[in-house]
Amino acid sequence: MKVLRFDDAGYSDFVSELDRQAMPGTDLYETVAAIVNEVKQRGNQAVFEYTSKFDKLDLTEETMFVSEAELAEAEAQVEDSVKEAVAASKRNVHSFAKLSMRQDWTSTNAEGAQVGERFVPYDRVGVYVPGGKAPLVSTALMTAAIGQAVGVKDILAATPAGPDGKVNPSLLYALKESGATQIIKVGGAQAIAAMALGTQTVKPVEKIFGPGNSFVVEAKRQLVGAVSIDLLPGPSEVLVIADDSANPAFVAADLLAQAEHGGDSVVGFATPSESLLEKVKVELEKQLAQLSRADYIRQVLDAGTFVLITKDLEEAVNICNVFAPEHLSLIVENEDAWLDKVKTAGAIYVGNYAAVAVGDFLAGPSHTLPTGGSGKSFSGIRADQFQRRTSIVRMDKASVQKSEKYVAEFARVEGLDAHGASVSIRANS
Ligand SMILES: NC(=O)c1ccc[n+]([C@@H]2O[C@H](COP(=O)([O-])OP(=O)(O)OC[C@H]3O[C@@H](n4cnc5c(N)ncnc54)[C@H](O)[C@@H]3O)[C@@H](O)[C@H]2O)c1
Ligand SMILES: [Zn+2]
Repeated sequence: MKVLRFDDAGYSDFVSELDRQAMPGTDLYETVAAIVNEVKQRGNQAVFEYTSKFDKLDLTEETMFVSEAELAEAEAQVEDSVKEAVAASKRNVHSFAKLSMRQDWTSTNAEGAQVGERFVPYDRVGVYVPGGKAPLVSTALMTAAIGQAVGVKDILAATPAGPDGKVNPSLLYALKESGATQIIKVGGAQAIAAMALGTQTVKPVEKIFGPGNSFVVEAKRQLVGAVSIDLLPGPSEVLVIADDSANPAFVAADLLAQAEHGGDSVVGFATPSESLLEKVKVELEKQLAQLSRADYIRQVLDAGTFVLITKDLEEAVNICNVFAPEHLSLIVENEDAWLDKVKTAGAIYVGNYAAVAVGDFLAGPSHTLPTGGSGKSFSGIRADQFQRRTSIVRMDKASVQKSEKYVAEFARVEGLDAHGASVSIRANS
């Protein structure tokens, strides 16, 4: 664990490097561009070759789709307790999504024209559910179920299968419950390209949602234009900001939970309290000894974890605003005042009892959140991203007459006579 105090040499350099930009390195860019291009040129053939190379699975035009029989088998296998957990999560995700959907509105502008916005669900979207390291059952809910709540009819899900051609049954069950209408056993950049561009058997989608590893995220970035995307949700991150009001055992538990996401995830802890840090360290060792993936977690704690002893809380919050962590856990006295100062974090968990893991699985907001610094310009998945938006203008003769003189000015300075004429012909009719 890298620990730096505000007056250490190297502290300010380290802090300035936390100001990240979510842009790919050249190698990643080129690897993904080649995959996208191959899928564009050769469709399924390329998809199958990459699946064979990266996932050690040979697919055909038939077996690339999860069949009804496989879905039924999954449903039979999944324990009732898992089904109850999926239902509980779906209930919260749906009610959060309904509250956050955009509503149609109309108003009148200064010249008396009726103006408004209209929102309708997309017809066909794609969701990516990562499957490389862990079967992210909850990610089905945190992507597809939001589209389902909004009323998207066609939801194509992509997730990599194992070399035996099987997808985790709980994940299949959750995808079906979350409104997925078709599931392909394809992962990585090739899955994103297939959904965006279409293949001989995959009908293209209008928009792509969901997290993934660096190949998946970069493919989404490159395919903007063919489709729109939700955001750039890559390897998971947490920043904990805490003072002496924090329970050290809870802080340690959240740091360990985050480290469990694996080698590419980021774990950060910023506190002005050295005594809290000492207590958290003791707790980390104590709790780590109890965990099944202790070796794996220790690697992340050693290599991917940083601790900053800041001058004060103000500085910790400023660091958060520059770093834009995917998750912020804010455990401080006077929490509302500090909360007001946080501008950039994908999701904020306030207080000792707000465990990040409840947000991962159950709370209601999507756990699909911006990472790698992209939180400075993107938000997490929201219901309104599943809504296509358009504007409406309706006018009568009186409003066109009132608009005419201003339109004439714009038409004159832009040199667009026909524009001016199309309004005056109506105003003077
Ligand atoms: N930000 C969020 O909201 C959020 C939510 C859930 C998960 N995640 C992140 O998603 C990620 C999931 O990653 P994962 O790897 O487990 O699963 P994944 O499904 O994203 O990636 C697996 C795929 O990557 C491709 N791949 C593997 N090696 C490759 C290579 N060398 N070249 C090209 N393609 C290759 C393979 O086709 C494979 O199917 C994790 O980093 C996790 O933290 C983020
Ligand atoms: Zn997590």
